[in-house]
Amino acid sequence: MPHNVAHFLAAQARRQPDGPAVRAPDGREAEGSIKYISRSFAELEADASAVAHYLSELGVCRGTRVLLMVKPGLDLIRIVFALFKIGAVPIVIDPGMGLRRFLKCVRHSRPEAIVGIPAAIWISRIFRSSFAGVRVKVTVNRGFSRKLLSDARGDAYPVADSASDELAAILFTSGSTGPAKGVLYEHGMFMAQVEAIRSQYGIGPGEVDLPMLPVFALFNPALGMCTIVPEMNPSRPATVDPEKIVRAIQQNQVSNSFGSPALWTIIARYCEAREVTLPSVKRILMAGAPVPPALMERMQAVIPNGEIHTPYGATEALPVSSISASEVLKHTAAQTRRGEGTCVGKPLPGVEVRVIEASNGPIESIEGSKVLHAGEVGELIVKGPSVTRGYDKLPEADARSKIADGEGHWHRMGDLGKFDAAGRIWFCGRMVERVLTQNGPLYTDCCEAIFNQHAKVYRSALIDTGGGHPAVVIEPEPGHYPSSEADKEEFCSELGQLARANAVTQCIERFFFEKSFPVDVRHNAKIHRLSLAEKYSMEN
Ligand SMILES: Nc1ncnc2c1ncn2[C@@H]1O[C@H](COP(=O)(O)OP(=O)(O)OP(=O)(O)O)[C@@H](O)[C@H]1O
Repeated sequence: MPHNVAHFLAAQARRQPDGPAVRAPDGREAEGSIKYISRSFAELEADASAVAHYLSELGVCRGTRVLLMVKPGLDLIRIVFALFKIGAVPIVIDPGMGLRRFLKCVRHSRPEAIVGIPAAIWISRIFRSSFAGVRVKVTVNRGFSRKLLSDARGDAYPVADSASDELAAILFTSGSTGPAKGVLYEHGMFMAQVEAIRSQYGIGPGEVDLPMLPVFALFNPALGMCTIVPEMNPSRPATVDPEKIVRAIQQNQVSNSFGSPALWTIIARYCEAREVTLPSVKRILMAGAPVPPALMERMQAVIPNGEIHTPYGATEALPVSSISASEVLKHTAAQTRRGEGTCVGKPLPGVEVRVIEASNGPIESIEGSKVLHAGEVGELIVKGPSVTRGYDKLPEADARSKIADGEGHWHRMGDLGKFDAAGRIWFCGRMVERVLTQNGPLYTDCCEAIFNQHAKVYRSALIDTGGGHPAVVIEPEPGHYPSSEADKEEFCSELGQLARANAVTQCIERFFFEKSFPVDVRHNAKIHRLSLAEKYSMEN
């Protein structure tokens, strides 16, 4: 099969033409259930062809850079597959990052076309200079699909015979530890990704997925899974209404769902309070930030017939490894609670992972790195068929994050971690967020796990308040923010006891409280520790 994931959709349309491919919410039925617009695989394939004909007539062709500013849903899926069929290059940027940062990404990636909702087209008119070079603008509104479907001539649009190393898409990172960067995806990398996900999780036709990270869902049609579009704001996932998600899961007999630990915490709280279980769910994927074992335990009780998995990876390399909740709770959770980091499982087949001595500067070739032994904490680097080769026009970032190895290359994850004797990877925190104290480095994920065990702590953040002096900021569970100085003192003294009782946190003596942490725009789960550090370094 040629290297283009659009072929998978065509194959599913032949295999299960009438099987449901997408269900997108469209208001409510009189009795309160969610009303859906549905498309079968054959219809979706026909839609993708119709969109491809339309876009190519407007001048979008193989290699055209197309900025996508469309909300998750039926239109987005149709358009993405149409672009893949053509061999055009979709550019995807998180909408939640704020206009200024968004426009910077647009200027840098120089799209030649925009396909967007009316507000997006409007932005492109007002901020014209950021969109210089755009020669095709397509407004995606209600009329878009109506027009398309009435004009559809019914002939299939042939899928481009893309080469494995041909540019397929530019996906921006969420920019948690610096400016967001456009990651160059080649067709062969997407093919490898789809195959890795299919074989790792045994995903097959007939499954029903509710994806709470839109980009993750784009390949569902390729996997033969039906996509239920969730009712949530993609630029602020953590504002999700759990009632709507639970209702969608129950109504559609959802079998698979992906979301960040922050989202699953909201859903776990809701289900526990109402004693709701979700028996249709076979598999939950949680990623984007470390998953605390306690959350796995809580969610396991909610899905009596399912298993939870934590894939580990990044925009630049996905998936790297994976572990199930059963394995975590049986074999690794106790060590996590002792401050040894979060286990993210063994590398997936075909993915190589090494732990090397951490260094801040570029590493030109693999011979210049020192491989560490099991148990030693260092930088995690990865190599494999879905590991991207570079960023879009950012040679310095390429030099900082890639290591040449003969014909191939390694990607530096920017994360610290170690291997255990069984060959499992342990995540210890992000490299730029570690705190270099007089007595050695402190790792965020290792230290925070100690404080997260306090019943009133939702999450915590290890920060450097200046000169390697550590402190921990606490986001209390809802309703437990200390309301008086006395409360604060008592809370601090309990935290101090926890710190002293554990070797890894003994030197931590200062604590601060925040009602809600600054977090990343994509998952609302990665804590922005550097901005917390900036805030509290003033108070030194
Ligand atoms: N299962 C997991 N457990 C722990 N951490 C995870 C897991 N999955 C992802 N992560 C974290 O998310 C990171 C990848 O995030 P992403 O690709 O969204 O880019 P980013 O880090 O937000 O962007 P930037 O590199 O600009 O800071 C990983 O390097 C890791 O730190």
